[in-house]
Amino acid sequence: MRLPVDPTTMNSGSSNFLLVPIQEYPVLDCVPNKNVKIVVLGASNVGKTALIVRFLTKRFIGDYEANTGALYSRKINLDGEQVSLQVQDTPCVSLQGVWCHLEHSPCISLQDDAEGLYCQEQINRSIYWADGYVLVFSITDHSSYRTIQPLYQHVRRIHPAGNIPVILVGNKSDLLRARQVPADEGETLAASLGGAYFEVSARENHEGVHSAFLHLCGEVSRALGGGNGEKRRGGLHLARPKSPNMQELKRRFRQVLSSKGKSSATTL
Ligand SMILES: Nc1nc2c(ncn2[C@@H]2O[C@H](COP(=O)(O)OP(=O)(O)OP(=O)(O)O)[C@@H](O)[C@H]2O)c(=O)[nH]1
Repeated sequence: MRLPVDPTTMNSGSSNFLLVPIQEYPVLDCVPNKNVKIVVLGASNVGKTALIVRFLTKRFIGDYEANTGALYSRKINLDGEQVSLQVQDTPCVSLQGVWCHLEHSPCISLQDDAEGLYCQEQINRSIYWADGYVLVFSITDHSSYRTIQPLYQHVRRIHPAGNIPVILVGNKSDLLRARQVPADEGETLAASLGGAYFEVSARENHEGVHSAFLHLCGEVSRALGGGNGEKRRGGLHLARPKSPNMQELKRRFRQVLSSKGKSSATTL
């Protein structure tokens, strides 16, 4: 959930950031009825942004500035056909989020302050909007693996009917010595979600990342049966998720803090 930064806007203390231009094309230039929308979800620091950047630019830059949950648009060739692809990075799912009642009643519960609620809303909107889901964990972080099942259940609650095109990605496969999640656990979980498992390294390998995303695009395209997402959902129309307005987010955050301050002052 972080983005590469334009170095021309950086001060000298941040020179480790590189510019990775990800070309967009005008929304009106979409291929009619061939619009694939996917969202990348997962815990903090698992490499969601790195995977998207790797897929779209073939590059790994290693460091990303704090992000906004950007939406990337591209045209891709899928089985010989031009398809408009939109990839949504998700903001904030990694906050000091609590994944409540993991085994018994899976649900996502982020912080209940303004920032947490705002992020949860962003994530829910992205899940509604998308046709396909990339669920990412890091093979070096078992807790990120444990977030996948409740995350999937959350997607299921939002889309209770029908087949959900999904892939499970175990990232950071270059860090074998730090592995905490065996490959067969990934395979088993993916099978239980009804999707394919890809173990990849955004850092070391473009091909693995590329095949994972393309596989999902193919699944989405088949699930949509040549039409677009609105058809699958029987006309449900949801607006494209907006990137968080950071000014508004900060304003709401300050508001919550100041109201907390006031209430504790009055109880003294
Ligand atoms: N070794 C290794 N490091 C990776 C890989 N992918 C990402 N990273 C590193 O992991 C860190 C997190 O990557 P991000 O892409 O920012 O992860 P994210 O899931 O978007 O993170 P949040 O913004 O915290 O949600 C960065 O330091 C990346 O350089 C990988 O395949 N291998």
